[in-house]
Amino acid sequence: GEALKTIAAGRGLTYGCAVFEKTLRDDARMREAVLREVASIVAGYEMKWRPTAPAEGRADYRAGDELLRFATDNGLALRGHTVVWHQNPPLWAIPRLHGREGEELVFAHIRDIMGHYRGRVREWDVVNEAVNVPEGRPDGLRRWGPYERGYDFLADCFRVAHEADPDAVLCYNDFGLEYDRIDQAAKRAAVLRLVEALKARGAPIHAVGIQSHLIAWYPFSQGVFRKFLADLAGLDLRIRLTELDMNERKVGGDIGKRDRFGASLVRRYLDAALDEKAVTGVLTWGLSDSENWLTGYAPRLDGLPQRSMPLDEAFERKPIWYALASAFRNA
Ligand SMILES: OC[C@H]1CNC[C@@H](O)[C@@H]1O[C@@H]1O[C@H](CO)[C@@H](O[C@@H]2O[C@H](CO)[C@@H](O[C@@H]3O[C@H](CO)[C@@H](O)[C@H](O)[C@H]3O)[C@H](O)[C@H]2O)[C@H](O)[C@H]1O
Repeated sequence: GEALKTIAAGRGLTYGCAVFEKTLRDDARMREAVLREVASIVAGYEMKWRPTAPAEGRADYRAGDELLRFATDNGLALRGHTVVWHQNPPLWAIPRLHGREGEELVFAHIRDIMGHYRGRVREWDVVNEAVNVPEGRPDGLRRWGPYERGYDFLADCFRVAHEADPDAVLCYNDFGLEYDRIDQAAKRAAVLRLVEALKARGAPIHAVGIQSHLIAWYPFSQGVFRKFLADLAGLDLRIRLTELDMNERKVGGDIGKRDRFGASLVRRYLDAALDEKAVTGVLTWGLSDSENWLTGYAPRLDGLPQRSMPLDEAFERKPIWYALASAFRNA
């Protein structure tokens, strides 16, 4: 039947997924499935600061360039992930990531990578996961060296990004924003304060990425989530669901029951999300369970692999694929 990218496009939505350059090169089934199903790809790791700056002053964009060639040759978009992130800074930079020098190292990286992909990567997660309320800062930001100046520094990151590529859509991306839990309510409020502060400083932020790493046993309220999306849209921000997958670590029963349950949660989530017209992009953090980070990160108690992606390890369409398809059709 129709592919997800076509069904999504029929509703003005872009469907994409995370990929790894090595897998696309080595696994013909993954390549085929990506070419069939998605309109946009994002690098799972290869375009982050550590792998792209192995030594000071020496950039390595080979893997990202390969992904860009694959995307361009096949009419796909390549989404940029991610520029400023407290995880995976280059080892050589870590001792110097504080104060003015720390800021300059970050700004230089923004200029380098966005300059290299200028006009070819149309959208970037400029800043990723900067909010962590439990760390106790009044602004809710992480206690990461470069974040010392808080909102002012992050505003500068978006300005430097805009200078590096004036045509790129600039995104703030984060996780833990989806569920009706006290910690996530506090995080939603902190992210709203952050984007309001960036807007108030005139920073060129265009979109927010809601990672959407769904968790099968967390409480989801369509009303609470719709309100958050409306608050973001009210700030004239576009919204993407950037890393959707289903953590079903604790879900028991046979495979059929697990898959149907996971798919029903994905559908309920998307029905709320796609009601918001500012949501124009949906990406899954993978496409097939043959390459599923959750199996390693959140192993099931029964030792079976997680079933988190639209396609199973044999690249067959799962109930999650059909949940995405019907949610897109009804958007
Ligand atoms: O954690 C899940 C999401 C959460 N949101 C942000 C998003 O960026 C994040 O994605 C995960 O982000 C993680 C950290 O960057 C990625 O993990 C990296 O994944 C890379 C590719 O597999 C690993 O790199 C390999 O590491 C090996 C051993 O060190 C080396 O031998 C390989 O050459 C190298 O490619 C990195 O160590 C490992 O840290 C995961 O694949 C990726 O799924």
